[in-house]
Amino acid sequence: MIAKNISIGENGHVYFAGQDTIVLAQEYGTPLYLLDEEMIRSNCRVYKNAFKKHFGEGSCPLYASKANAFKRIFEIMSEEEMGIDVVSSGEIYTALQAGYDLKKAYFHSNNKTDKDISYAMDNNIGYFVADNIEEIKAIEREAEQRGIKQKLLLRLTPGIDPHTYEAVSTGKVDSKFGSAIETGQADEITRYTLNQSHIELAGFHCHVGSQVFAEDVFERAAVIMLKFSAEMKRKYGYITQQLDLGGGYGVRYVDSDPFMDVDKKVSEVAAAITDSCNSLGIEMPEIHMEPGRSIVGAAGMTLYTVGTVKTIPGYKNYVSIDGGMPDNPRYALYKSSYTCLLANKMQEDCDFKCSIVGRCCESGDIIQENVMLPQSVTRGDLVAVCTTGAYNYSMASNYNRIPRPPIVMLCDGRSYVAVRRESMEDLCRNDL
Ligand SMILES: Cc1ncc(COP(=O)(O)O)c(C=O)c1O
Ligand SMILES: N[C@@H](CCCC[NH3+])C(=O)O
Repeated sequence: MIAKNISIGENGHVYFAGQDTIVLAQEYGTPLYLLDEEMIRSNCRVYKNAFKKHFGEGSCPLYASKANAFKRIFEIMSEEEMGIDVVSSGEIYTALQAGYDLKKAYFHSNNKTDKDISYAMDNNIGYFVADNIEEIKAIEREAEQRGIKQKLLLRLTPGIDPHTYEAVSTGKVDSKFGSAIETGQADEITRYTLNQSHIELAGFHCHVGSQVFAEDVFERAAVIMLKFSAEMKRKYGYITQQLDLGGGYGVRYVDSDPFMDVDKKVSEVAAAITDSCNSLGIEMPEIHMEPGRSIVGAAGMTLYTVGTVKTIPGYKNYVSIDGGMPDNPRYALYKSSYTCLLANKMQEDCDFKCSIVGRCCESGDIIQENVMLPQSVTRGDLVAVCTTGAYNYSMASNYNRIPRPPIVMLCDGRSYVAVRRESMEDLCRNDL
């Protein structure tokens, strides 16, 4: 199976996190997001232990909330003592609702509004990650008014191609994110920041992309960032305290995707960092990374009920489900691959090639094409889409006025609702 928390029972049903998906679908209805809490916690621990072992005390992983943000997940991150990366006042608000202490929160975004900046400071955010000079000026202004010194990292683009899909490739010079080392703008904003009285420059950040498997991408990014740090030490006497290498490690959506060994990857990055610091003659800063997908991706599965099954002779077969692009827009946006299973008929051969499509008024409302399901697929069957823990719920919409599914957490053989299913009333709650 694609992930270790998926198995097939003797009854021919898909089991997720040890629980029968047919029973879960009956209990909670479909569409349904499932999240394996134990896997989320265990992924956090793998990162935490690897950071401690390879980077030393002080260095820590920050969960990239954008991958999946709701109250319960921030409680889990708090319990697991993870830092977090947030990108909006909404994510900050949700973290606060969960009682998350924002000291270990890093506030990203390439365009923080004055309101965002003030809201984050009202709530004592630990760090801003400033994208550009305008933002630094806005943060300085707000910090001066409050008479505080705000800790901040600068987001730089190291000019690296991470060999992933274009939409999530963010570390190149031509990017809406960050300030480029190559153009001299990174140097310029560092000098500028060091001259501000209400900002403490804590270090530098970069993020090269997402769903990254390519060898040595993080090592190359780290070396470029450390060379830049050494240059800033030489020019301005500035000693980098923190280096944040962003998120991006990939997960397995299909059998052809490789397995990731996080401990091994982190140890390789640590070795490159140690070598580079030694040859540059600088101290190793605290190292942070911001994993999102690799914490929650494989911990998720979405269940749907099959509706119409349509065969167009000489063309294609379509299997329509009761969800679609509103709960998972990733195929529509990026042509993302997924493993789809007919969860109640796993003992049957899969010889029916079809497209699994949603119920929106939109041809592009597709979950996956060229899927092989059993020939007997029919109304009422259950489709399980694997590896939906990241960038599904967090990217969901109400397109066509379709309510969002609930999130049900699976833990120790029991299940509980963490986010309830949206109701029809919810759909109109802001309508006057
Ligand atoms: C700045 C930043 N940090 C972290 C992440 C999380 O990335 P991933 O979910 O691929 O680990 C992203 C998204 O790509 C990002 O833009
Ligand atoms: N939304 C993207 C990932 C974005 C990463 C954030 N920079 C995806 O679903 O793959």
